[in-house]
Amino acid sequence: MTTTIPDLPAPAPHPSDGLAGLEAREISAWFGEHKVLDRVSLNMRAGEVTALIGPSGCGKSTFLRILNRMHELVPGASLAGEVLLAGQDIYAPGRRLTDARHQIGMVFQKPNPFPAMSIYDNVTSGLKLTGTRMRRADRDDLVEECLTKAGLWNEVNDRLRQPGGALSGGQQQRLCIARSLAVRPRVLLMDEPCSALDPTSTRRIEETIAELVREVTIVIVTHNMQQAARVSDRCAFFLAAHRTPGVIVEHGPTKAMFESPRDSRTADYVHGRFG
Ligand SMILES: Nc1ncnc2c1ncn2[C@@H]1O[C@H](COP(=O)(O)OP(=O)(O)OP(=O)(O)O)[C@@H](O)[C@H]1O
Repeated sequence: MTTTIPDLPAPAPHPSDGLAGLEAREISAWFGEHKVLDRVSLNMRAGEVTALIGPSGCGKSTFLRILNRMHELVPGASLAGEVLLAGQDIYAPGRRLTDARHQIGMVFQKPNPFPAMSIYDNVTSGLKLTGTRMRRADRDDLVEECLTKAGLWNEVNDRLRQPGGALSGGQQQRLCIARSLAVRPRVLLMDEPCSALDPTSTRRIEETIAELVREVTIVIVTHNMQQAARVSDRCAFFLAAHRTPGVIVEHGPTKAMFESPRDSRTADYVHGRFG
């Protein structure tokens, strides 16, 4: 018997087709002889916000920098383990550091736009580094798209030629987000992106994160537990006991981490009893 299969229309592209998750496997890290992370594994799911929380010095920023190969630039620093982006190890032999950087962007604690460069040129500055050539009209579209996604377009569209350094701190941070987005990363790492900002600017960044995560996987380090609760889908709680390297004590859905943590140290930390 023959079965006739009707011609079906091609499936519409799924909005999350471009999303990629990050998986850290058994990451250990050292600064010289000083071991600061011990076999840390964490799955940061595609299309979610993962928050890294924990007291100062437990290795959150080091872990974040390992996720886009910034740690290896520190003299004397070393690491072991794997970081898989969409299943491919960014540290595999032959993988270029610049590939990881293009696909995994970073926003830092202190907004760091090029202060004398125009808002427009700040956004497109990453394109030169990636060797991307674009027609003027396409570049204009990209600038508008990235500033819109970063929640800044309405505030700056009449002054794109003014210097990035003339913006407020919160606007500068959103400009940095727009600059990261211009090279179309699949993951955006954020290292305490709001710690230098006032509450209103912080809210704007949090709204931006909620919008962006539909198309970019986000990993954020934050000391602000309310912020972790507001913005993240999942949390990982890092801890370094006295003179020992940092480990992940517990990770899971944010709601569970805050409302019913399994480990008493997580409960104490998220409820502000230490750290
Ligand atoms: N460049 C460096 N050289 C030497 N040691 C470093 C360096 N950067 C960090 N460390 C050490 O590594 C450990 C982890 O630091 P890291 O900044 O990753 O922690 P953290 O959890 O992000 O802290 P914080 O919340 O204060 O930013 C600390 O003991 C720190 O002193």
